[in-house]
Amino acid sequence: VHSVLSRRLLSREMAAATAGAGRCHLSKVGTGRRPPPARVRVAVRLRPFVDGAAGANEPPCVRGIDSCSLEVANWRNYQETLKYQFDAFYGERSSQQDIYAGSVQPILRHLLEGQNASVLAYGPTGAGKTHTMLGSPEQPGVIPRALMDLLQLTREEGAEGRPWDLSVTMSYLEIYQEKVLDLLDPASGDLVIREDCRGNILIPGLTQKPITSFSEFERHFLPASGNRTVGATRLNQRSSRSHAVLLVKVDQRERLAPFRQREGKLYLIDLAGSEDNRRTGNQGIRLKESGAINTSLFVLGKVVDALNQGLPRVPYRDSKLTRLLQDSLGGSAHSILIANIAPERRFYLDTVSALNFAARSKEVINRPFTNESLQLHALAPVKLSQKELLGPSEAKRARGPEEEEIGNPELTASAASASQKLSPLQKLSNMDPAMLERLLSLDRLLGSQGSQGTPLLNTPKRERMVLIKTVEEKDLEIERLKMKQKELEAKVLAQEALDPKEKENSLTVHRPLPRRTVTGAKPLKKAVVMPLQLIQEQAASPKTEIHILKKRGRKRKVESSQVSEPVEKASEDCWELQISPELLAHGRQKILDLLNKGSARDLRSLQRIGQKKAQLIVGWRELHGPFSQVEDLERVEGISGKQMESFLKANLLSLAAGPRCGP
Ligand SMILES: Nc1ncnc2c1ncn2[C@@H]1O[C@H](COP(=O)(O)OP(=O)(O)OP(=O)(O)O)[C@@H](O)[C@H]1O
Repeated sequence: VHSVLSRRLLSREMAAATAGAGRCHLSKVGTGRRPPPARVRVAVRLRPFVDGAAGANEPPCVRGIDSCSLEVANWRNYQETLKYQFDAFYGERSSQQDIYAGSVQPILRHLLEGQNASVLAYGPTGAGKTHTMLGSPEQPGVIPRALMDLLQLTREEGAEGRPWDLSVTMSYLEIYQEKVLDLLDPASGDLVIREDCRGNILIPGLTQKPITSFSEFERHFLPASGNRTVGATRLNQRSSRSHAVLLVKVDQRERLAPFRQREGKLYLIDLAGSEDNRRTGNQGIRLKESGAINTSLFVLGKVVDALNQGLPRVPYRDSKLTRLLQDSLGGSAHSILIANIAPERRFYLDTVSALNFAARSKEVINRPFTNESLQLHALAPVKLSQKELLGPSEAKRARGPEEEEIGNPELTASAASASQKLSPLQKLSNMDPAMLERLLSLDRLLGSQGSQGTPLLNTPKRERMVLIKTVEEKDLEIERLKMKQKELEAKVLAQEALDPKEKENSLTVHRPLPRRTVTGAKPLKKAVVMPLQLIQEQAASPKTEIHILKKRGRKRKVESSQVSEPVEKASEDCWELQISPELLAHGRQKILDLLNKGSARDLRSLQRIGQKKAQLIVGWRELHGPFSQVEDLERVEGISGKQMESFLKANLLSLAAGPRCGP
């Protein structure tokens, strides 16, 4: 890992390059149009002979023909050569800037159109993948160059007065021995890869750091690169033992109506090299690593073949690497594969195999689309458009001077027409906040799936009708839930009527709890959960207070600030606890806060939540938005109603007793 990426050199080179034809232009494509399919582009880079390495005095086994083709000696017949043609060929004299400007820089603009892009460095071990992607302080590679350019572009595009507000985040992970590890949070363990119903690949729980400048990027990236697994083999002193994936997300929010938002993802991937263990001399752990590397690269080859042959099943799930690349190969990204090869004869077979893989990859077709959605926070402006519903003149009066000053006829017209089209949606502003939250989640879900957005504004009637129907269905669902709650409350009350003693216990706060006799040595903990109505009544009552039952030897005392004499009763080796409704509600709120705001690691601090469940929860939250109540947990795929209940029981006590948040 290089300690410092030479920023000055980079800026100078890039300034020179952007002055030329390689400049990244931000051409906006119509988001409604279905973009044309894009073939995976393939470039081959031949590294020079490395000083002092074996075979440095031999003639090279690869020769460039022109900027797109090369030839390799045919070992079966030395009179012949094998010829290959690619989108670009970079010979041993090519610079880092040549590769970046020629093959990588042109795809960056797609990120600002809300589309995905990926760059993969592929090739045998020691052929120069890490050099191409990361480089050295003197020769910075694709990653620092792309980041510097991208941050510059987002600054320009997101400048004040421009229509979009832009933000950039980064995540960095490695796939090591089929485990997905967060390099920005190495303690987080193996992460799961998920796919939403539109085929977008997500890694719930993966750290995302916002970055606004190159130095901020370096601050996260350099130490994280130090966490990457490298080791010495006979062919490379610093061989990457894992596939490293840098994910950069560009989020865009439109500043004016219709407040669209877009997300573009850039994957920069330094694959581990394919290895022939007879030559690497790998043993022990290196051999095991090599097995995992070769298997995932083999599956990558199978995926490419299946895509080329149009097979119905593409084996993406056969390895973590291909699962992660699912939306980059045969998926939604503009992809470029840089196949790195070495000139030495001892690499001959690896070189031919890498070139064959590269040749197959260039047949793969992707279908990039724009990830655009409508920001439902824009409901505030929707309310504003209600003002406009008062009539054009009142609306004009209601609008602030700034809005009048906008002066963009297109935008003004679209906002006005949007407000007219919105009339069936007036009830959105009167909507129950919980339901609004669900709609927001729905919008986020559609947004994350790359849909053209929830059609609230500027959209055809049919789509608006679909949305209204969804709203009505949600209304019905809420009604159903309310009925169910009433039924449950009635049931509980009826039960208590049958057992007046029980009722007394839950309503009278000054009496000790009825004790249960337990013969075992294990202490019994009991939380009395009351129906909602009772909780509300008690919460409203000034007499409400907390009961604490202390275990004192074989005697038990019940203390209460309003009980003049403590009540003593003979006790077994057990204790019971009744929590006041206020505390229960407090505990619930704390659980809910954790569920909505906690990281996967925070969630693991809860009882009955392990690594897998924590990731499931974070994943659900990313797809559906925040949980509105703790019971929503059972809606998470993989968590049953029973598990939710036992989770609640296990956590309510400890969290209710914890320090209070809020007033
Ligand atoms: N274009 C190049 N110019 C100069 N040196 C290079 C070039 N490409 C690679 N090298 C050097 O070759 C050696 C191996 O390169 P690198 O570590 O990038 O290979 P790799 O393909 O990433 O290997 P592995 O898969 O084992 O990690 C390094 O010392 C690197 O500096």
